[in-house]
Amino acid sequence: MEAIVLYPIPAIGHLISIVELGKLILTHNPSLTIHILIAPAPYNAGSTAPYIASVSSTTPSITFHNLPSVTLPPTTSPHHETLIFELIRLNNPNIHQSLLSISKTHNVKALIMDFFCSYSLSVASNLNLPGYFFFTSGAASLNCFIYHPTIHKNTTKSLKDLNTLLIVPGVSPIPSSDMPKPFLDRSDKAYEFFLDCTITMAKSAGIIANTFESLEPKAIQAVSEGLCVPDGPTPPIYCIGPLIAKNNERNGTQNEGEAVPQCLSWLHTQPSQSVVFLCFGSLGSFSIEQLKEIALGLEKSDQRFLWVIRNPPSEKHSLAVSAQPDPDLNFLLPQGFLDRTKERGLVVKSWAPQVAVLNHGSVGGFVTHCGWNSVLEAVCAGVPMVAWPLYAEQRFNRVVLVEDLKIALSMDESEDGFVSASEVEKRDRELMDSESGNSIRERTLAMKDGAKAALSEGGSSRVALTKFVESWK
Ligand SMILES: O=c1ccn([C@@H]2O[C@H](COP(=O)(O)OP(=O)(O)O[C@H]3O[C@H](CO)[C@@H](O)[C@H](O)[C@H]3O)[C@@H](O)[C@H]2O)c(=O)[nH]1
Repeated sequence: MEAIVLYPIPAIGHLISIVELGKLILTHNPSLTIHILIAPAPYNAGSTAPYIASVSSTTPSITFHNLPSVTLPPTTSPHHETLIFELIRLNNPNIHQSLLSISKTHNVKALIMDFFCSYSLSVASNLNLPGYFFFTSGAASLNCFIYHPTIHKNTTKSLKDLNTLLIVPGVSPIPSSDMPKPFLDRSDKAYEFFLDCTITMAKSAGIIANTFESLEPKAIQAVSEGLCVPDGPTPPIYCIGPLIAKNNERNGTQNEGEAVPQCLSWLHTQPSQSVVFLCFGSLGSFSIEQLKEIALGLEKSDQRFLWVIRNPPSEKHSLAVSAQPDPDLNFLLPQGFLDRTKERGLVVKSWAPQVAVLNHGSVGGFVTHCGWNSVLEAVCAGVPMVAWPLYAEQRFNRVVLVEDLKIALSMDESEDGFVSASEVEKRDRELMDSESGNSIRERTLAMKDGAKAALSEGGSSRVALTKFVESWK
């Protein structure tokens, strides 16, 4: 029996889309089996267990294999990505072993790895397997990634000391400070890991990206024409998205026992397109001062809101593998806030079923940290955004969403990253009721139609998927 092996990183924001890729491959090749290798999470990046259990029970052709745990060396790098790279590097013997063991009963056709798993491309090569990377973010950031070795070669300075606009093929000029934090300092271990990763990506059998032609035409054209790897060949690029979690999939809800989560029942009672949804991905959290400021802004805005709150980051909890305790809302929010806004607002602790929320008719806008899954989920639901980036490539995504795609407004912060209550109030109002709100809503709806067309028979993503499948057959 033929099989494909997927190797995601153990973070919900990366897992869902690669599993969806596996399901998509299955719909076109139902006789295949999909094997997914799961490494133990080195930090808490959102609960994956309920999602994995749900997929296992609904899709028998997908089997999850848990890899043994490895001991990570101590690190002084402030970036959590360093832990992921270490985990992947140390897991190579386990990946090799798993591939051998699956090969005993299956004809393994390809290994598809999350782009963070660049160290494992050598394992695929050693076994004569084509190794592909799955890029979980958009084409603009893909271009930036595989162009990064060129940026590195063209200067001896760290980006943090450059204060310049970076020109990446197919992408609007990006302030160097908007690059992901691990790319800013050459002396950091995370920088070294990413440089190695971005060089290795270009050596793969192909890169599959979670985006679609009509969303990012300029960026996709530039990378496909080879402009982002000027000194060597570019592997084939397959834009097969949008791949997002299904509406009814349980992706890590806090209230697993509830038939209908409370926030959805609450949304049923709200007028059409009246609610602003605020949610910041699997890792996003704010200081107490910032939480209180957001609350003041929401209160002044007079808009309806549904707000997911997580505990502020702390030494103790920020990278802990175990689940965090629920936030204490009375402590974190201004006194009386919940009571004063109870007619038009709901605060949810830690986690909400985001896809279902975004697709609820009462939701009219989304304040997001710009994680790419959240962006695609908003596009597919036709909900315009306010972009409030927090970590990873999200500042970069904000530039793309606001400047290039024009489907989001920018939440502007002060130099130290703090966002004032008046900015929250202003952007909320703008998103929900002004001219600019309407124009980004119309563009988002057009992108929603574009996403549907890309995924339908003869659409660009379907064509790309067929080409990808033919490449390993
Ligand atoms: O309360 C919550 C919070 C999150 N989610 C889901 O969790 C996923 C979060 O993914 P994403 O929006 O991409 O954010 P991150 O988890 O932060 O994702 C990481 O991975 C993405 C893909 O590479 C990057 O774009 C991000 O910057 C990076 O932080 C989405 O499917 C959300 O629907 C929920 O369902 N409920």
